[in-house]
Amino acid sequence: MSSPVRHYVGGEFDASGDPFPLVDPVHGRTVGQVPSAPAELVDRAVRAAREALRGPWGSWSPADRSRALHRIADGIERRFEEFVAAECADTGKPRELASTVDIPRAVANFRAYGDLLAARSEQAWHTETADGRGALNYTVRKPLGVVAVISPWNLPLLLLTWKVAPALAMGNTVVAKPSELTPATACLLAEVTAEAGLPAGVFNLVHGPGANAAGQWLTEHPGVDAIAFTGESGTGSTIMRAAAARLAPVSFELGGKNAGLVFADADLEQAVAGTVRSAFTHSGQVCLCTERLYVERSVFAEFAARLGDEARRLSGYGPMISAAHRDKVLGHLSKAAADGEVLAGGGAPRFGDDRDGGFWVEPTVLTGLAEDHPAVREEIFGPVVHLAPFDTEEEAIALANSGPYGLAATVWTGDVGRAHRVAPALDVGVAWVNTWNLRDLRTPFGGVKASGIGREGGDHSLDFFSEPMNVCVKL
Ligand SMILES: NC(=O)c1ccc[n+]([C@@H]2O[C@H](COP(=O)([O-])OP(=O)(O)OC[C@H]3O[C@@H](n4cnc5c(N)ncnc54)[C@H](O)[C@@H]3O)[C@@H](O)[C@H]2O)c1
Ligand SMILES: O=C/C=C/C=C(\O)C(=O)O
Repeated sequence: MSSPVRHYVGGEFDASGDPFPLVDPVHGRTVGQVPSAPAELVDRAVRAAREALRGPWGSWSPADRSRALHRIADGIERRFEEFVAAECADTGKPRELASTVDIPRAVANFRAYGDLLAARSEQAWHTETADGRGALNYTVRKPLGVVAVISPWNLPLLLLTWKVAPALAMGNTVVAKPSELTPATACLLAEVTAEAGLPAGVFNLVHGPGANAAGQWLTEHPGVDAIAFTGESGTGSTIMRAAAARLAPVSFELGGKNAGLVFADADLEQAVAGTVRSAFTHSGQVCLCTERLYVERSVFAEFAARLGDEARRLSGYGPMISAAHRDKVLGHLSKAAADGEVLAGGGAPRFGDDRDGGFWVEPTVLTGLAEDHPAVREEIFGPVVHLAPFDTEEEAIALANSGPYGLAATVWTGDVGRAHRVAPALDVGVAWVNTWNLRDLRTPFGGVKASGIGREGGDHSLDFFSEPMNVCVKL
């Protein structure tokens, strides 16, 4: 990466802590070192955040904060190419993806919450009283305080800013810990928050792994008032135990095993193209990706053949984030190949160049596995989708709703009545009909079952990151 990875605590950059290697997923080479924040630095970050609440930041108006969020958005836009290069270097994702999704969405996250905050109103009621003079009840919203934000490696800046923006909007201070695998854009964000004039200690950044390191020490810190986390469901359980000790509120965006339904009345060309996006975007390393697709039997063979052709033709995709993740995905594929049928892909591509040292997996289409097979039940988080047929609408819904997760789903149908019957019947947080990952940032976003706790997006985030208080004045 271009500039060195540093923590940002109390307005100062700091590189203290034992270094660990930063690896380029495209070629599998160590390209830098990342300092792992010692417990003392995590403690210092939480204290700086607490101190900042008592400083000038604590008296900034919502309009002040709204303007600050827009200045941060301006700063990311000014350094757009730097952010794109850093995100691509850390994740290996194609530039086309980082420059049209990741970085623009980070800008949009700050602008959306800056605008929502400026337009937000609170509730008030005129209450009748026996003496006829009445009372006025109104809501006052206060920040939660010091918020820990812990984010994953797949959409590093998008998912970090999706929490930081609303947390700052509501007047909190933040200690952020990005994934140890993708620290670069978080460092640039720290620089931009300073350039935007955020007082020291309002935004703090510590690097390092999770367990027995910065992540764990942050979530267990008694000075942290709330935790916003995106990552694996198992990690969520661990963090929830830490929060339970303090009854700290949590907002969790967790794992998924997203289903798609293709009905015979769908526009098959649209459904195939849509599934190529929903299964293979960022090589399946997006929590919303489709990993299991159920296709009405009468069009199953045609759909499977066409999707397999598209998967074989795919190029310009990126690698898995790490050797360990690549091995996990390939492990699933080899077991699936032994137990079912591989229609496309199934292994690691050979490029015959220096990418062969990287962590690549072919876009893969599977079929023929039982519903309780690990490849159909467990989150793989790679470029893999399993196809199975169904006969009735009821069966399709039951198949989609099976399993421990409930994050997202896609429904491909040309029947408007079916669209409005089936989508709401799916036990997920978001269902897309004849599209995928079309996002309106005001809508509720999150998962049910093992896919999350709470919702992000629009007022859902602003409500999570604030405490409502009722004031009643006798007139
Ligand atoms: N629901 C969503 O919106 C969403 C979005 C993106 C990714 N995800 C999920 O995230 C996972 C992939 O990301 P990942 O591999 O980075 O997840 P992960 O849970 O391994 O790590 C996520 C973050 O948590 C930290 N962490 C790990 N153990 C911790 C602990 N014990 N205490 C505190 N922090 C800890 C990590 O350092 C990292 O910053 C997938 O399961 C994917 O589905 C969900
Ligand atoms: O990898 C998961 C993607 C999550 C996306 C969002 O949180 C979003 O689009 O707001």
